[in-house]
Amino acid sequence: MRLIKTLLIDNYDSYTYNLFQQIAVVNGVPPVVFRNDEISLQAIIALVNKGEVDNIVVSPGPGTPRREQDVGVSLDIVRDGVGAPVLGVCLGMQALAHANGAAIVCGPGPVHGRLSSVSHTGHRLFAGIPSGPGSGFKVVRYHSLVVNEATLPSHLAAIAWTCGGHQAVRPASSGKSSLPATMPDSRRGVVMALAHARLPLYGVQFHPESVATSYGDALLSNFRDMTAAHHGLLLPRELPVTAASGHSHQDRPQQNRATLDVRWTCLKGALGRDGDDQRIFQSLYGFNGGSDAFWLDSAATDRGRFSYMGGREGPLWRRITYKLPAGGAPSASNCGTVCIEDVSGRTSEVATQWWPYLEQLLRDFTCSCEGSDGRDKLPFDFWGGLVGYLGYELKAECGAPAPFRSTLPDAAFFLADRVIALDHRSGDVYLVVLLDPADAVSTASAVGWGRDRRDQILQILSQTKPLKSTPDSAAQNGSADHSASATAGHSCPLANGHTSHAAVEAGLEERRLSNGHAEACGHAPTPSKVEPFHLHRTCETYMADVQACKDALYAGESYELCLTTALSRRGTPRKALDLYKILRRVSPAPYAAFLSFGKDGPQVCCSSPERFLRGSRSGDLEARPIKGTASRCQDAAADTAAAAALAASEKDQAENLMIVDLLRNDLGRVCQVGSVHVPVLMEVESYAVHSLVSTVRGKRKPDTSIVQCLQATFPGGSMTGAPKLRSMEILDRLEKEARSIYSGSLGFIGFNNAFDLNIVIRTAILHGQQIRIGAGGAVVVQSETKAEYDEMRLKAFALMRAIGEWDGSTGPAAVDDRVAFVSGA
Ligand SMILES: C=C(O[C@@H]1C=C(C(=O)O)C=C[C@H]1O)C(=O)O
Ligand SMILES: NC(=O)CC[C@H](N)C(=O)O
Repeated sequence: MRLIKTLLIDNYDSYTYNLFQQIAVVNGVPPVVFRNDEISLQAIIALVNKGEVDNIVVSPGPGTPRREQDVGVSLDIVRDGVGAPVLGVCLGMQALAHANGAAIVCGPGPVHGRLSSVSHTGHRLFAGIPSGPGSGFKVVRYHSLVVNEATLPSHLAAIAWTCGGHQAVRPASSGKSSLPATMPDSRRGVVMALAHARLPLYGVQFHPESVATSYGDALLSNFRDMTAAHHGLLLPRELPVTAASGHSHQDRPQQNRATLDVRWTCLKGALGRDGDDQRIFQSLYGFNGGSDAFWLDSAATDRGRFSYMGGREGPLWRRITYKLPAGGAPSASNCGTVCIEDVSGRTSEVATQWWPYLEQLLRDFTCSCEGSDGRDKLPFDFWGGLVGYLGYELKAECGAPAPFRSTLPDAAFFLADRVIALDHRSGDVYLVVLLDPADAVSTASAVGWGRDRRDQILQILSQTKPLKSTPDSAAQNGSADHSASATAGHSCPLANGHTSHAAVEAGLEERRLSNGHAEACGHAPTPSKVEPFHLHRTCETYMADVQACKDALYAGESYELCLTTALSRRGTPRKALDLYKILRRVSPAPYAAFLSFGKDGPQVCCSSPERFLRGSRSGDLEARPIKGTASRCQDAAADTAAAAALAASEKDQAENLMIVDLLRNDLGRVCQVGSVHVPVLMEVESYAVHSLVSTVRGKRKPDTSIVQCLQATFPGGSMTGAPKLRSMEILDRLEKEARSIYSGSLGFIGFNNAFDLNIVIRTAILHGQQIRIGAGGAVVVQSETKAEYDEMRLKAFALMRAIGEWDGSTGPAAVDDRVAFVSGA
């Protein structure tokens, strides 16, 4: 008795690792994966003959089986068989048909991320699976091409077909759908499965591995049992649980690491008034407009409980920036450059690639706050470590081509050994330091920092009146006096002693200066001095690009494409931090942030609603992809109706489902078998716009590092489309420039194994005299070109409004007319 072992051929798809996970669960042992150009037919036959592989699954993928490079060895496998059962999925089934002489043609229309009912002949592949409309057998499809049934050779039989029309993934519970829930299918039915008459070769056109397909596990179990019967094998009655169990990440032995101590003090209930967080940041880190400072700001605090801020302080502090090599694919012989500046201003450079550098850094530093009385767990995840961004072009080091280069660093992080964490629920303020316990100087400096910061914060918060001159003073209402008391962290009291007023004074000085500025030159430069934004691709070009995306979808090259463009102009009349303060007021978002890197920048004002990936200390991963966007309405009833319409829209559901399956795939590459799940599918969240949000979770494999997780999942699939690789290539051809920080991720990567990174959207990047924002949206076959252009504008709008207020344009209408979308191609 033994388990069935599967060879999984990957046709460069973004759903292959969903099949991987499903097969691993069904077989009780994970499959072996090779890409279609990584293994020869001879090698596969040898594996089968040696009994190392019992069956083969050929994955879906972009393109067509008519093009050799799209399918590689897949076509050889299904031509005459390899002595083992083969199941082709989607492109895999099309390859089976094509290799046997059938015609692969364009279907009645692409069907991406949509549900169909299926009727089947009762073939063994469908044993125990009901058939026909209303039977409960519903499958997700991602394809444009179909097998022409009339051209099937006599030895290849169709054994399943679609029946009825497409259905919404989540039927509408209320509100009006923008599309009918069922679209009539004019055809008799598209071939959904094939079986060879003599050889054990099968194919399914739908995706058994999608989160919304029913009976997918049953189908793969049938394939497993048919394989056992083919080889005359007996399967054990109970399958082992494949999910790796045992030790968690924290328990892993850490070798050759400097373990830093985490120490903190807590100012209980210190936050009382709206705007206290901003007062603290402004006063402590806002001088020079916040140079070398970070603020991971849960500006929409209903979603994020904790915010983190810090500046250039602490003996371990450093600023780390990375530039990809100027041209060509990065490799060991074509390295990029890491530049490091330490707290005293000393700089150094290392020729390296990014991920190995980051891996080493995270190996060199680790931190712990254990060893005390057990009550010492901090309630939040970031205890110090790296804060910064990963730019989109780092995809060059994630196995994707990256033909364009950003003028900005491709990654930039602070090593932060001093962090102020704010708990918006309790009002507690934590002052956290990382220190080397063996180093007395480091301990003394930590104690001094904690003492000073505590005194400064207490003083900042005791100011009863908000200062009028701050640009956002309108937002700072309430002047109730309140007091806060400092309680020492359980691990180690950081401070007690006298007050240093330096930073408080610096903060006041800043306000005096901006006051003077306001008096001397008015609130901001006059609108006439502000250059209009230049839309990098005109409205016409953008709409043509949407059409080009749709053409690619019709051709079977992609299932969904997230097309974007940029707006930029010269002219940054005021400090970036002032813009950020307006942005967090007009467009508060749960993954908002302000980052400012040195005197040369860049400065990042971010109001992102989207989490890319979070990892807990114990290795739980969570992605929260957004797909589906609708504008807010002034009128409450209309706003609720707009949200309900979004939730019921079949187009938006299809967009969202495709990305959910993509994220499941990406997590499936680094997560324990059976652990990837979708606790929330398509819920509306409403910030500057209404968004359809899903949650995908999984448990990181114990032998997989944070860096390996990021390399497997970056850039976030919601900014690329699916399948990721082919989609990014198509987008590069249309967009013709680097996306830079936009479309990347920012957040923290802690030395305690926890990390949390957003998707950089709804973000203004300031650099030199330049200000730039990116915007875009997912294109699917149902997309209308003008509607996509409008969606892109909608996403840029909240930012434009903030920029208008910042640089002196007045109301939103004025911003829209005069500043935004003046294309100057
Ligand atoms: C491309 C953007 O947003 C992305 C596209 C979305 C969509 O198509 O609905 C939603 C969120 C993001 O993943 C953007 O904001 O610029
Ligand atoms: N998901 C797939 O395998 C798609 C196959 C093919 N590219 C099509 O669109 O029809």
